[in-house]
Amino acid sequence: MPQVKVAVVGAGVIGFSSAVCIAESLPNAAVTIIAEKFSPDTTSDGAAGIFFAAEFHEIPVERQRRWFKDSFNHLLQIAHSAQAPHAGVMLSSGCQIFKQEPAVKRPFWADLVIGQGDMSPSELQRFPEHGFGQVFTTLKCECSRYLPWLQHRFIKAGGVVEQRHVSSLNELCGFDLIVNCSGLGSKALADDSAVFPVRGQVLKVSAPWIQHFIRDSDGKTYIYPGIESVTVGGTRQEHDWRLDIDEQDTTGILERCKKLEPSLENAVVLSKWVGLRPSRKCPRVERGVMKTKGKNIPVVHNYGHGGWGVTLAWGCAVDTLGLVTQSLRDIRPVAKL
Ligand SMILES: Cc1cc2nc3c(=O)[nH]c(=O)nc-3n(C[C@H](O)[C@H](O)[C@H](O)COP(=O)(O)OP(=O)(O)OC[C@H]3O[C@@H](n4cnc5c(N)ncnc54)[C@H](O)[C@@H]3O)c2cc1C
Ligand SMILES: O=C([O-])CC(=O)C(=O)O
Repeated sequence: MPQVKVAVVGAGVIGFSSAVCIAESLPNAAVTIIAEKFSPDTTSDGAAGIFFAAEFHEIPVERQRRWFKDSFNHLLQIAHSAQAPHAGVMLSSGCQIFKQEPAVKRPFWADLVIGQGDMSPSELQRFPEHGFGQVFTTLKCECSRYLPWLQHRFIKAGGVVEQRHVSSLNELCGFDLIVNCSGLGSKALADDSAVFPVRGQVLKVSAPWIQHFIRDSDGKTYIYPGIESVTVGGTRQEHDWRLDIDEQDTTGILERCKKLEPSLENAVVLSKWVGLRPSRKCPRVERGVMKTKGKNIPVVHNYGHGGWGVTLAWGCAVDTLGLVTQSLRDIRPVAKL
C-alpha cells in the first residue's frame, strides 16, 4: 500500500524526469503528475535537445558538473540501447565556433562529452568569420519522442497522469509532498518574479545530407541534424512572450544558417516553431515548504533551466529525488520509502 502521496506539477522534460525518478526509486510513494499541457504541446517538445550548457555563476560548478554528468551518462546508455529510436536519443557530432578566442576555452563539461578538442586552422577555413572552434560528440534528445517514452515508463512504475491547470499549489493540499516543475508557470505558482521567458524560434528542415551540427557560440545561430529533420535556429529574445511565428525571424535564421552551411539553400522548410525558455539567473532546485490549512507541506522546486533544460533534466531529477527523500524522512521518520 503506498504510504505517501506525491504530486509533480509539470509534464515537460523536467517534470517527467523527476516523476520517473521518484516513481521508480520510491515504491511506497504514489506519484501523480499534474499539468495543463502534455507532449506535444510543452516547451520541451520543440527544443533541439542538444546536450550542451552554459555555466550558471551562482551555482557551484561541481553541482552543475554532476547534473550534466548524471544526465549524459543516463542518456548515453539509452543511446546505446535498442530503446534509442523510441526514446529519441542519439549521438551527435559537430562543432561550436567563436568569432574570437573565448576567455574560457574549455567549458565545465568539456571532459564529460566525447572527444572534445580545438579545431585546427584548416578545419576552421570553412568559417572565415570565426577564429576559434571546438569539435565534440554529444547527445541529442528529441522530446517529442522522449516525453511519451518517459510517460510510458512512469505509468509502468505505477504513476498516475492528470491533465488540468493548477491555479495555486494550495489546491494540492491533499498530497503529502509537492514537486514543482512548472517551468515558466513558477512565476505564478511559486510567486517567483525572477522567472522570465527567453523566446526562441526554430525551423525544422529536410536536409538529410547534413550530418554534423554547427553552433555559433552566441547561441543565436545553430544547425542540429536530428532523427527525421534538421533543426535550424534561432533567437534569444528576453522577456518576449510572443508565441506566434515572426517571419522576419524566419528570414534571419535562414540567412544566418546558410552563411555557415550553404547547402541549406536546397533544404525544404517542414515546420516553424516558437518556445519560451523558462529562464532565471539560475535554476531553482531546492526544498521549500507550503503552509496551508494548519499543515506544513514540503515542496521541492525544480524549475528555471532556461536554454539547457533537456541537458540538465535527468541530473536535476536525481537531485530532486534526494530532496524528496530528505523531506519525506522529515515528515515520516519511521515510514519505509
Ligand atoms: C527554441 C528552443 C530550443 C531549445 N533547445 C534546447 C537544447 O538544444 N538543449 C537543451 O538542453 N534545452 C533546449 N531548450 C530549453 C528547453 O526547452 C527547456 O529548458 C525545457 O524544455 C524546460 O523544461 P520544463 O519541463 O521546465 O518546461 P516546459 O516544457 O515548459 O514544461 C512546463 C510544464 O509545466 C506545466 N505548467 C506550468 N504552469 C502550470 C499550471 N499553473 N498548472 C498546471 N501545469 C502547469 C506546463 O503545462 C508544462 O507541462 C530549448 C528551448 C527553446 C525555446
Ligand atoms: O543554444 C543552443 O544551442 C540550443 C538551445 O539550447 C537553445 O536554443 O536554447
